Amino acid sequence: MQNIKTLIHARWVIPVIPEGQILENHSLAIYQGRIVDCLPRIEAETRYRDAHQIELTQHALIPGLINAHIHSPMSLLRGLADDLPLMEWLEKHIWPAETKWVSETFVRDGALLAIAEMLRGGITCFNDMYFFPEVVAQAAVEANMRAVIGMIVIDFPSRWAKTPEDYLRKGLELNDNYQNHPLIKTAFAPHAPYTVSDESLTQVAILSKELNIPVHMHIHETVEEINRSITQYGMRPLGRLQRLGLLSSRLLAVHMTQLTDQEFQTITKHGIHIVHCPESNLKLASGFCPVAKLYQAGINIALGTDSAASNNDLDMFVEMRLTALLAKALASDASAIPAKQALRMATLNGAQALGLEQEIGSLEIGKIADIVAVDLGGLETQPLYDPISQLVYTAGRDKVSDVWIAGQQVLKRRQFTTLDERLLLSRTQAWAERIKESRKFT
Ligand SMILES: CSC[C@H]1O[C@@H](n2cnc3c(O)ncnc32)[C@H](O)[C@@H]1O
Ligand SMILES: [Zn+2]
Repeated sequence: MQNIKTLIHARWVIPVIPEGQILENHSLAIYQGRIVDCLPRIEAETRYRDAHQIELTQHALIPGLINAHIHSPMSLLRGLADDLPLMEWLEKHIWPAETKWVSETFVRDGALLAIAEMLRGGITCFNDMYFFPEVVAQAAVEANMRAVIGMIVIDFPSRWAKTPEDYLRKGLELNDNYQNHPLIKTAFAPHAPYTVSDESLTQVAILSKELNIPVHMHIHETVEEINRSITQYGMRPLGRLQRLGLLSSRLLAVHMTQLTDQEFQTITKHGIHIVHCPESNLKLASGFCPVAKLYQAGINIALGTDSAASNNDLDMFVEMRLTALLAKALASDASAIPAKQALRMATLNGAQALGLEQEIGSLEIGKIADIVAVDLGGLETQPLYDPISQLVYTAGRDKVSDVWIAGQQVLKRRQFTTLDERLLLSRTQAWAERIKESRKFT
């Protein structure tokens, strides 16, 4: 924790709250990991004369982006199986690959690769769902990255856990180990309605209420999921989850491409958060989440990348842009989800879904200093009439120059301060060689 104040002078500060606000030639003062002031540069220079000063004269400062759904270690499976629908992708390619390869070392190397990619793309917090979650948590802490780590539950055995009881016990142990940690929080993460039994889901519902911990789950991702549920349980997945007591404002429902009018009302009534993953939904041809309609109904929508194996990048700038563009096309309304709303979904709405909105998600005095600087001075982002429009419709993650998490600078002019990029690359290449080699014989 730094004991001297840092002062970042920026061309624009975009606090996200109030929505659409753009503060020109403003400065943020950071002290002991928090934002302690946000003021015009001229005033900052005299008020904080002794602070360590950072000049970002053509940059916009935004809150760190929040990736509300990812399986970080799957970055090592990027491009392994493309151009397939979800169930075939999972059952014929991804699950067999996971059975063969997933280990502590695989998870560590994959998570670090994902964390590096996310940091350089302005993501400061991710909500993860994967095997060996304690290894992902450890990787995040080493990188000084904020994460919500999933206490996974799934009805098939893995190298990490054998039975649903085993999954839950190990998850709760992780939760105990990270109580009051400054960077790591936990969430229950039952995989999906088609892989978790009524018994396990009931347990999750009870524990989530008792411990006040979010529940993170793939729900209504495809039509096939709905049909399987009707065949097996005589009802749609959301109805079944309601019967099992899982619907509440602690639930993060990921994907939600299949929704009836009645389900809209159920989501609103229970205050369920939706995590929209447009690029993964498009690539797996899963369907379209009706974001504009959900937004109008007052439902909180956060954004996620899903894994690098179904996306195939971890780029929240693309997710913001796709969110705004798809919403317009789907609603036949060019005014649906304007840029400022897409930015809010990628920041404050993510924080709200994870129950972290008092601490992160906007650049407000008192909040934790998770801050991203985006360089808007290059010709690709000129001329510039509206910095928020430029962030969502024009800029890419390559424009992210500097990143702070809890006041610590983790990216300095695109160089990592907590990670060894060459080591990450060599470990990734070693995995790719092993995986490629084994595929020659299948
Ligand atoms: C229990 S660990 C997470 C589990 O989820 C699988 N997964 C990755 N992407 C998706 C997706 O879009 N829908 C459903 N399941 C997915 C991953 O391969 C792990 O087995
Ligand atoms: Zn997923």
